[in-house]
Amino acid sequence: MSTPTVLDTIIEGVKADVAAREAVVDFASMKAASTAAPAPRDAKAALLETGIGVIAEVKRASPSRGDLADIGDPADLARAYEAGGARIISVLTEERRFRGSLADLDEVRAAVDIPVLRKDFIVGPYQIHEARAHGADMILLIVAALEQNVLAALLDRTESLGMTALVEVHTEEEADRALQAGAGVVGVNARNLKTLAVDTDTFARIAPGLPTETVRVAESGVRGTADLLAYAGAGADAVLVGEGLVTSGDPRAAVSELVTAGTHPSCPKPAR
Ligand SMILES: O=P(O)(O)OC[C@@H](O)[C@@H](O)c1c[nH]c2ccccc12
Repeated sequence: MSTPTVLDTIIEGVKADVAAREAVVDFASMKAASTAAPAPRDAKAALLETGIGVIAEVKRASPSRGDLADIGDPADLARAYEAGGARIISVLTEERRFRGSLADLDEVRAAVDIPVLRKDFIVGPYQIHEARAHGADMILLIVAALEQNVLAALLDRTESLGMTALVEVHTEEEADRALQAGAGVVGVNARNLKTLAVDTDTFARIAPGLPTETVRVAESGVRGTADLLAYAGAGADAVLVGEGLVTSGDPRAAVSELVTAGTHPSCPKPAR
């Protein structure tokens, strides 16, 4: 067998963690909790509002960078992001490598009015019900981590619960798979999850091949307005930013600076 990639290792841990949680709250109970939760917000519509949307991420650590920020109060950070003009808040819930948790998701959900994205390595339906039960409006589905039939089934389940899936791709081939599965919102990650290498040209390579109606999110590598404008010029509807915000010292101002650039009349925006 070939050496496991970073993605393989993360997924192995996630599967063990999901099994442990499911032993406490079984599938049927989690499903019931997901349908009883307050109605989801429309994350896709939020991304299509004026200008380039900023998805601001609550991110403590990552496999590539280790510890990034001591986020004592995720609710405070989320409120700062919202006040700065973020369109959506992304909350990492993976525990082993990103030091996130479902408790972070709960705190953020309670603190803001805008849509919330549960950012994790989703491997099966349990986590989708769990995301909804914890108030998520959007979830991440990583094409590289899922067989095609599983991807399509998870996307359907997400939408049947009224949530939006951000379907993450890293290559043209994965983008085709995302579209085939029915993705309406595609995220192009500049970071390859198998090698952790960042290549910010990835978005410009893949985005032009997506249908006009597909909402395009550029993920990773945004450190300032120049990066946002470059992604906007390549056709992004929104950018997803983690490290650049959590390490900024003033997250509200950092988001606000990006939002100001992304909503300026001179900023390119896909026509549709
Ligand atoms: O911190 P950055 O470079 O701004 O990147 C944010 C986001 O794109 C990144 O956290 C991310 C994108 N896709 C993921 C999948 C899993 C975990 C994390 C991610």
